[in-house]
Amino acid sequence: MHSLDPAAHLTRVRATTPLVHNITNHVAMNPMANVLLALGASPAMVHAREEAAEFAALAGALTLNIGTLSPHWLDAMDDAARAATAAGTPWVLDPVAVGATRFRREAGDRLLALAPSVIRGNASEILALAERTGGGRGVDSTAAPEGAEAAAASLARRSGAVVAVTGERDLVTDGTRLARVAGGHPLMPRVTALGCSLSGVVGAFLAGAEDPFAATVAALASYAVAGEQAGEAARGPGSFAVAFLDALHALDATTLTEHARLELTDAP
Ligand SMILES: Nc1ncnc2c1ncn2[C@@H]1O[C@H](COP(=O)(O)OP(=O)(O)O)[C@@H](O)[C@H]1O
Ligand SMILES: Cc1ncsc1CCOP(=O)(O)O
Ligand SMILES: [Mg+2]
Repeated sequence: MHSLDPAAHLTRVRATTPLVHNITNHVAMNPMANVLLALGASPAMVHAREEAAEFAALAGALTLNIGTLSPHWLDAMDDAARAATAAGTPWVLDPVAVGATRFRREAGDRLLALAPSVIRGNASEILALAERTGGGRGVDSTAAPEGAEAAAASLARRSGAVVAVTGERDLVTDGTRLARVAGGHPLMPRVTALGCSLSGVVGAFLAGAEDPFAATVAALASYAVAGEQAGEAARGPGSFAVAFLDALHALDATTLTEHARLELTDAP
């Protein structure tokens, strides 16, 4: 068993079926809900400002995603984040394409100031949020997680959040510890919203977790193992998307322990 024990986190998710409240983008709405259901969580996509705060306080975790943002949604996200924090509900920020436009940069800064528990993005997004470099190509990354280690660690220290940077090999840091998570499959960035869906999965693992760093590593490790297994069955992005849901659904604690490829070290 690994010292981070991702299997214990997966077992908790399965035993508790956490309610995950998501204010996500139009593209991710359906795939993200299906990924959360396949995992064994209970997703709810609730956006209206009139109810976002009330709902966030009921949920086991909240996730905020700026992929297809509008001013009204941003206000709802602000309300939801404040309500989550007040209720002790952990929340995840997914800063989709945060470097692309001024609206996204300002939204990223505004949500960052509300103290997310975890920030999960690709390397270009984390570089843009942390230090205004690495604009990416729209929602896609043009950088690798290896090049964002120092930026992620300093963002984690500055914000108090756990920062997860995904790509071919993911990294997770709380500013003190740094974990690398290998696995996944090259078809994953060829299926839209799999990163957004992963942010939802991080939310599911945060619900009821004592250590958000270990919970985030467990979420990414579960995704990596399911991705690897789906890749063995897939013939291209279409069959991968289906195989991935099946693999996540079938993933059990023993398989996760056997196949998770994790490294734990000190943050830079
Ligand atoms: N080349 C790759 N090989 C294996 N896994 C990958 C690769 N690129 C991305 N992934 C995986 O895809 C998932 C989504 O990550 P990513 O593509 O970085 O997010 P986003 O869609 O937000 O840009 C993560 O689990 C990540 O590990
Ligand atoms: C294509 C697209 N456009 C705006 S949001 C979005 C989905 C991005 O999903 P992911 O970050 O998981 O690739
Ligand atoms: Mg993304």
